[in-house]
Amino acid sequence: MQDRQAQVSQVVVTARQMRDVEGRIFAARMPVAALMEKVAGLIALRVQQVEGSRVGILVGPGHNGGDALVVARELYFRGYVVWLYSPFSQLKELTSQHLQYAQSLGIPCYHDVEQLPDCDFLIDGLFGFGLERPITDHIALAINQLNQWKQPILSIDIPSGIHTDTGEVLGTAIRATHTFCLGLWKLAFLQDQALEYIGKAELIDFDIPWADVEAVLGDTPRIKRITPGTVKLTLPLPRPPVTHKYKEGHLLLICGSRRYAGGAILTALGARASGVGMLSIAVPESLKPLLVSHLPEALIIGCPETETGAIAHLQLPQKTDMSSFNAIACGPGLTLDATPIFPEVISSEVSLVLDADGLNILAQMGTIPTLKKRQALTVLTPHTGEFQRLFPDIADPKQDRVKAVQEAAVQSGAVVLLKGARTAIANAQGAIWINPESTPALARGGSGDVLTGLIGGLLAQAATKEIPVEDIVATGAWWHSQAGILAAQERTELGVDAFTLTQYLMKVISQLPTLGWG
Ligand SMILES: NC(=O)C1=CN([C@@H]2O[C@H](COP(=O)(O)OP(=O)(O)OC[C@H]3O[C@@H](n4cnc5c(N)ncnc54)[C@H](O)[C@@H]3O)[C@@H](O)[C@H]2O)[C@@H](O)CC1
Ligand SMILES: [K+]
Repeated sequence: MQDRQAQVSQVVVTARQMRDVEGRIFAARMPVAALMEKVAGLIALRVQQVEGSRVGILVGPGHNGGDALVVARELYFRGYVVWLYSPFSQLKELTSQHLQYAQSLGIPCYHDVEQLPDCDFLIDGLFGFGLERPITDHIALAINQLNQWKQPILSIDIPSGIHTDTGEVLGTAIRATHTFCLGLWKLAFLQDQALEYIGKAELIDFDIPWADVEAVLGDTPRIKRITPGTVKLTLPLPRPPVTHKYKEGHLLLICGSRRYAGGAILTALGARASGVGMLSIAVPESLKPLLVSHLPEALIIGCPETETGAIAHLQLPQKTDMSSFNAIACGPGLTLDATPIFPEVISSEVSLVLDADGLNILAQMGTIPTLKKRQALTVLTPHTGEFQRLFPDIADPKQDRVKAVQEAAVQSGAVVLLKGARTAIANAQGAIWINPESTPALARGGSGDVLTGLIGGLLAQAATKEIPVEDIVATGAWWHSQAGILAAQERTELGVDAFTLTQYLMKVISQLPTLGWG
């Protein structure tokens, strides 16, 4: 049984699910006003840790505005100078009562945003979760104006104007510096397009009974945040005291060309960092000396090459065939000239990771439907461009990345990992894993190659254990981004080239106890 904090940290809800959870709490006779008081009390406590004592509070018509007014009242009693911006004439009953009481205390209230005096920070309680209609007219103008101000903005629950599920901007939205997400993580916090509006995200846990979460989501939530807790169950650690190299997984990498030799090295270094027992690397013959010099421990398989320096066909060592390996990772640096090797790769009965040119070849050959016939699982790791080439009939993934990756997995029968600031992974049953933390330092050539090797190495090691492939892919995504975060902390965001990244992978594992591992 995991502790509550670990359980809550993995859960992600849609607006509808949040509404259902909330409905159960109210149906069990928790008074709405009492819950608002409790939640806003927690927000007020958190806000008191922020520097500054002059606060502008933006009050909307619903319960997000109600929360904001309770915060305003609490700050007022703690000695803060508080001003309200309350542009709506019609307020929900509870919100209206809080406004009347705030005004009775003498807290000034303005209808026009320009009337707000200069303050240290702003609290955004205009709209909360579940907003669906675009923001228009004078409220939109006010938000645009507020976004120009220099003060930090702390949003309650979600930046006003952001769609809770897709993360899209509904007309306009508050660009918050901090957002206090209430109760459970809403999906928008894991959608790339919302990130620049959310700022630093924090969860305020207000003791939603776990039974209510389970009743709404079922035992296994369909959307999961990847956390150290998830990863702990998957990493091939500790190793059994008695083992040998083939027991710790044998990975075959198929990668590289004369034009893209570096991609093969980086993929292999990612695989090396996974700890895989045995690494074989198929490359064009002319790359063999280069690979040997970088990875003396690996078995380098030089393959006949095309005139352009791509692998012409796979030439595995004697007594070896595809079934000799526990996993295959194929794609980085291949070029499209390696297309002829594909039927053999796809028909292998081994877990297969396809990336980069592996995906481009797949798209060109139109072989996505054949993936469903594979005996073993396939993992596709596209970035947005590759995704669009592979799944041209799925709506633009930028609009709703989570829905897009889910559709792609169902359509292909593969585990699909869509790369991004919040990398999303889906399986053919429609379950989703999202990596909640990353760094723009990873937006750099070669960093995807490292991920391919890492995931391949983890898959090979897990081959004899009954760990779901999706969990392994999720672990790879998490490990990769944590290495980026650690490297960026030590070397700045500009100092994380792909080779350096491979050296930080091990550091993440050795620092796991400080990342909430224990
Ligand atoms: N879910 C929970 O368990 C809790 C929720 N609380 C707060 O309640 C919030 C949700 O409250 P509400 O459901 O009242 O939602 P909002 O506070 O967003 O208010 C919704 C109201 O805004 C108006 N509106 C909607 N779209 C508009 C548009 N485009 N332009 C102008 N007006 C528009 C409508 O009149 C609607 O009734 C949460 O985000 C949170 O802050 C907390 O008070 C307590 C616990
Ligand atoms: K808000």
